[in-house]
Amino acid sequence: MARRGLLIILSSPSGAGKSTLARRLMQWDPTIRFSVSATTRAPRAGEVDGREYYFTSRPDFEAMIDKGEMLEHAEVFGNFYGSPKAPVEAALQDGRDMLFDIDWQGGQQVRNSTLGKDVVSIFVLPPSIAELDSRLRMRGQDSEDVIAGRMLKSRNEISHWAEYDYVLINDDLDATEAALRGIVQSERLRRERQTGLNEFVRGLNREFEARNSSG
Ligand SMILES: Nc1nc2c(ncn2[C@@H]2O[C@H](COP(=O)(O)OP(=O)(O)O)[C@@H](O)[C@H]2O)c(=O)[nH]1
Ligand SMILES: Nc1ncnc2c1ncn2[C@@H]1O[C@H](COP(=O)(O)OP(=O)(O)O)[C@@H](O)[C@H]1O
Repeated sequence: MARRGLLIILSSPSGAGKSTLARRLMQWDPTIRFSVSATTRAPRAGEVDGREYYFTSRPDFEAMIDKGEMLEHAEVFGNFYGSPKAPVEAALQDGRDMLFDIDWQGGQQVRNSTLGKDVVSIFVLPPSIAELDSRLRMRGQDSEDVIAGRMLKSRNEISHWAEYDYVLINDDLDATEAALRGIVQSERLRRERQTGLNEFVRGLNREFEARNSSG
């Protein structure tokens, strides 16, 4: 049924589990496209250019901003991150949903953009700060310095939770994933209700008329 695509924004302090949830959501529904951000940070082991991120130099990143190619961008942990605009516009036109793993600054910019009415935003909280710390360590991808920096920033990120449509406490991963799917399903139905049902109900009315004229 025809409907506009949704922009699904996931934010959380680093380590709360949003990349894991994003991956699971796209396994559940592979039609959801991931908004691959550009970043000036270095790739982690296992990250592939064009899959997790477009790894970009600072001058190239700045050139993209100057050309108006970014839907939003922000500096996080001393690096630039931004969401390229063109894939988002293409997805919306095709009626496809797009998933963003971006911070609160990006969330605010997308919500305040002309695409704001297409946004559903979800904030993921850790069950405790001790657990957040232990997940960052378990991931085993970052140095002690980087982990300490992320823990320091997490309080500020968390302070933006109330700006989001939904807030999930990611304690049990399966339960959080199920809640996330529920949000996406409900928001899709709401979208259909707004834009996709006129033609369907016209079809029902044509059926009524055909029955009346034959009866
Ligand atoms: N505003 C904005 N934030 C982004 C973008 N891409 C990633 N981020 C955020 O940048 C932060 C750091 O991401 P990353 O370096 O992958 O570390 P991780 O969150 O610990 O996996 C996270 O809060 C991401 O959500 C983007 O395109 N725009
Ligand atoms: N509900 C959960 N319970 C236990 N571990 C989790 C849970 N969610 C995520 N993790 C683990 O925590 C670490 C950080 O998760 P990740 O998705 O990389 O976080 P983020 O993208 O928010 O920085 C990963 O090792 C991941 O497997």
